[in-house]
Amino acid sequence: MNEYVLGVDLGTSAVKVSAMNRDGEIVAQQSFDYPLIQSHPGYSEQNPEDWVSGTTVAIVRLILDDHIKPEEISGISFSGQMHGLVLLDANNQVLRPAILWNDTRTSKQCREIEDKLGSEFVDITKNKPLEGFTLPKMLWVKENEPDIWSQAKTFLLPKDYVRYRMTGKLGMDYSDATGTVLLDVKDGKWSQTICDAFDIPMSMCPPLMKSIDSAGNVTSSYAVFSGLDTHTKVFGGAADNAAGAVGAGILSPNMVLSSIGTSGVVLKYEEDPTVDYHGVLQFEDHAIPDSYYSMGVTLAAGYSLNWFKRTFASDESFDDMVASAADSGVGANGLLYTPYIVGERAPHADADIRGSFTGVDGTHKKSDFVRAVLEGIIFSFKDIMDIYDENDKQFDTVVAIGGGAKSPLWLQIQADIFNKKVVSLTNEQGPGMGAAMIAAVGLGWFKNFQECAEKFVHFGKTYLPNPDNAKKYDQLHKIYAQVYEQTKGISQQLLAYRRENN
Ligand SMILES: Nc1ncnc2c1ncn2[C@@H]1O[C@H](COP(=O)(O)OP(=O)(O)O)[C@@H](O)[C@H]1O
Ligand SMILES: O=C(CO)[C@@H](O)[C@H](O)COP(=O)(O)O
Repeated sequence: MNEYVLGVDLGTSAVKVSAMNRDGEIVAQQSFDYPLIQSHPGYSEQNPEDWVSGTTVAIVRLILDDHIKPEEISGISFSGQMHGLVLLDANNQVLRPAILWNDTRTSKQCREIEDKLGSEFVDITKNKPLEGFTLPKMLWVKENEPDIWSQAKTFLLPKDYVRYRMTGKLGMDYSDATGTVLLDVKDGKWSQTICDAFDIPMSMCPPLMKSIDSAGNVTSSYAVFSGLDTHTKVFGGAADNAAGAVGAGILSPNMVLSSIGTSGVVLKYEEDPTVDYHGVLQFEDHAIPDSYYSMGVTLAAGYSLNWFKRTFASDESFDDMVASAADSGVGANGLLYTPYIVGERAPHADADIRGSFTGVDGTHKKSDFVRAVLEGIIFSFKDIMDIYDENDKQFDTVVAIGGGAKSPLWLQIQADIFNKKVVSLTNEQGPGMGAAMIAAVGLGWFKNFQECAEKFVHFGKTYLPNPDNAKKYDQLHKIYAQVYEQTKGISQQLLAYRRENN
């Protein structure tokens, strides 16, 4: 009999479910898209029911179209978009749409957190209060939707809600719990100090578990809904970036992850839990027990490209549009793009900054704009790499994952801008692979993630930097790095105008 694990990657643009066998081969994959709800500038929400139905449709298709037998699915685990607030009432019914990681409405609440707890907050959570995190979202609901808040009995993160619907059990794993900024990272417990300071009942915080812990089996009602069997074990899972790091084989400090999903992430495995990036980078519990990682997040990486395609190239395929950047050249003929189109998180934590094209010339073609978008996103990753350099963190390999890693041209641009070796995976779905690996380790197929990675993680092509291009990009990055400060004031004035006139 075959035996499979399912890795559910609950992304922002879609859910992707991969079925893997014990040899680490992807035997089938299905995905299902869902929309973002952006009703005001800075707002970003999704309907949790869309996650559940999308995941279920993908599983049904694996069973019906790909002929994966339910009795052969031994385990399921998750990689989830981080930080999104799902509020449940006393009957575990969803109270309002989930407020997502890229929603920046909570600047006021972030200042309140800073004013009240100051550096104690960073000491406890290892992070600064930023708009994307879960606690500021809870405070926003408390202040702006008191009727909803008064009914709220539990909060969850996106993948935890899907897991709850599969198993009937509430819970959250440590890697995602760090991103709520309600966790005392050193003690591995929900922080009484933070809950007390903001009058959040500790009872709202779900039970904590490790990524590889079993959360229970598929319930009989979810088995009827999805076609799964009730013998299938469901494991905690991890934050998408923790799962992506596992799926990309980032299990030691000499490798760095570069992920282009809707967001963009540069991530480093951290051996030392006392490392301090002063909150400029995020610091999180890993999916690997008793391990940590740091990361810097570009809010609109793949989202920038999606926006450009939707707005200016809706009749082209992603592949064709991205490939057209080859008709331009290094530096897009002097056109620069900054990807701050929904605000930014790292290295500039600024919800009000907005994106720009600088240097637009009458001779520029669409291909120059596409190239500028691709390069601008990677320049923002380079800003984060530079923080690692400044902190004397050595690494020699960058592993690229996410939808953006489908493009060989973009992978080469990464190698040239980072001036480092960039390695792709044979399948760009690092987070889904990581989710499947969590289930495989949870089931005891492997002793640990290292052993599992030897079977599951397969590196694809290597992209080496071209020295001439790297030199030009170094020069261009220095120009790019000035745009933030020089457009900050203008962005604030324009945002004020939009808020007054919307
Ligand atoms: N052919 C392609 N070449 C380069 N980038 C692509 C391609 N197709 C999609 N993308 C980018 O990949 C992103 C989606 O990546 P994915 O990892 O699936 O995101 P998420 O996990 O946030 O749902 C899109 O936002 C898009 O910009
Ligand atoms: O906010 C963060 C990390 O802190 C994002 O990385 C989200 O976790 C969403 O990821 P994608 O949908 O882009 O994979």
